[in-house]
Amino acid sequence: MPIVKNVSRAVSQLLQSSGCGCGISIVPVRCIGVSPRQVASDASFHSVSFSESDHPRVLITGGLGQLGVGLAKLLRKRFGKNNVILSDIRKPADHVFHSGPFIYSDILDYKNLREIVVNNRITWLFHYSALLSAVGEANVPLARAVNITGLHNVLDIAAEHNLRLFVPSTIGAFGPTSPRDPTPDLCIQRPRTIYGVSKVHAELMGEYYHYRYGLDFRCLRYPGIISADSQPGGGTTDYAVQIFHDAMKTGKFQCNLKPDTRLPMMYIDDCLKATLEVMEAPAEALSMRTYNISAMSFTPEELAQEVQKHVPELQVTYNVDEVRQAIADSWPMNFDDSNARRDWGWKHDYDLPEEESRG
Ligand SMILES: NC(=O)c1ccc[n+]([C@@H]2O[C@H](COP(=O)([O-])OP(=O)(O)OC[C@H]3O[C@@H](n4cnc5c(N)ncnc54)[C@H](O)[C@@H]3O)[C@@H](O)[C@H]2O)c1
Ligand SMILES: C[C@@H](O)[C@H](N)C(=O)O
Repeated sequence: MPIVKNVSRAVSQLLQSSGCGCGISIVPVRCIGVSPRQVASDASFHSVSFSESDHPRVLITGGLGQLGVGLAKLLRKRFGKNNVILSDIRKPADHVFHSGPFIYSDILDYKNLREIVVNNRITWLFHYSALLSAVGEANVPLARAVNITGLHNVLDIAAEHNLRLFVPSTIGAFGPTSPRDPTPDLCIQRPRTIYGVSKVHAELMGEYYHYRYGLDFRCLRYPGIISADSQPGGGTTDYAVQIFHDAMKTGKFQCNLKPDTRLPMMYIDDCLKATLEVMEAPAEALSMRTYNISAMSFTPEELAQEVQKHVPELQVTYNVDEVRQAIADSWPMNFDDSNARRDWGWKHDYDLPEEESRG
C-alpha cells in the first residue's frame, strides 16, 4: 500500500477553497546597451537593512502567474498594501488591480525595470517571471530570453541598487543523473530542459554575485506547487492543480502523467511562508544561498485517491503526454531539505495525520 505523504490536509484545504557579505566591492552597473561597468572599490553593496518600523519596498516580477498574487497578499499583510508592487506583462483581473499597486514591467526591458526600481525606491525584489518546464520546451528561444536574459537584467539592477533579491529555483534544476530519492542540496545537476538549465544558471549566477559583489541573493528550490484559486503556468506538475479544478467543475479528470509518477509537491501557503521566512532570516543564519524545501511527495494515483475521499464521484483517466512524462521521470522523487530546517527553521504546515504517514 503506497504511502501518501503529507497530502491529506492540503487536499481538504484545496477542495474547500475551490468553491556575503564578502566585502569584494566591484559591482556590475549596466548602462543601457553597453556592458556592465565597474564602480569604485570602496563602495558598499550589501543589501539595505531595516529598522523595526521600516518596511521593505517590494517589487514582484511575473506576479500574475500561479504564485505571485498569493505572495503579494501575504507580503501586503506584513509590510502594508502600498509597499508591495505587483508587476507583469499581462493585464490584471479587476480584483487583482484593485487589491494594491500594479505596474506593467517586461523584465527584458532593462531600462524600464531600472526606472521602476528607482522611482519606487524598491529594496526587495521577488523575481517570479519565468517560462515553466513544459511551455519552455515548446518555445526554447523565448524561454532562454525570459529565464536567462531576464535574470541577467534583474541581477544587474539588484546589484546596482543594493536590493535583497529572491529568485525561486525548482526540483526541475535536477536531472536524470542526480540522486532522486532523496535529492540533497548539493549534488550533480544536469537537467535536460531549458527551464532546468536556466534555473541552475540562476542559482549559480546569484551565488556568484553574492560572493563576488555582496548581492543579498536568496533562493529556494520549490517542489511542484498546488493551489486552488490560481491557475498553473504550463509546468510538468500542473496536473496536481488541475485535478482540483476538474473535480469541482466536471467530476472528470484526465491526467497527463502516468499514475505512479512520484514528485515532490507543496501546498501554496507553505511555499509562500517559506519564501517570506528565508527573506527575513538573518544573513548569519544562512550557511548557503540556495536551499531545497520540501513538504510532501505523491503520485497521481495517490492524489486521485485522496481527492476521491472528498469527491467520491470523481472519474480519473490517464492520457500520458510524452514530453511531460520524460521531464517528470528525470526529476527528484523526494527532496532532502534538512539544511533549510537546520539553518532558518523551515517547517511545513500541511501534513498527514501521524498514523497515515507511518503507513
Ligand atoms: N508553480 C510551481 O509549481 C513552481 C515550482 C517551482 C518553481 N516555480 C518558480 O516560481 C516562479 C513563479 O511561478 P508561477 O507558477 O507563478 O509561474 P507562472 O508561469 O504561472 O507565471 C509566470 C509569470 O511570468 C510572466 N512573464 C513571462 N514573460 C515575462 C516577461 N518578459 N516579463 C515579465 N513577466 C513575464 C507571465 O506573464 C506569468 O504571469 C517561477 O520562477 C517558477 O519557475 C514555480
Ligand atoms: C516544478 C515547477 O518548477 C513547475 N511547476 C513545473 O512543473 O515546471
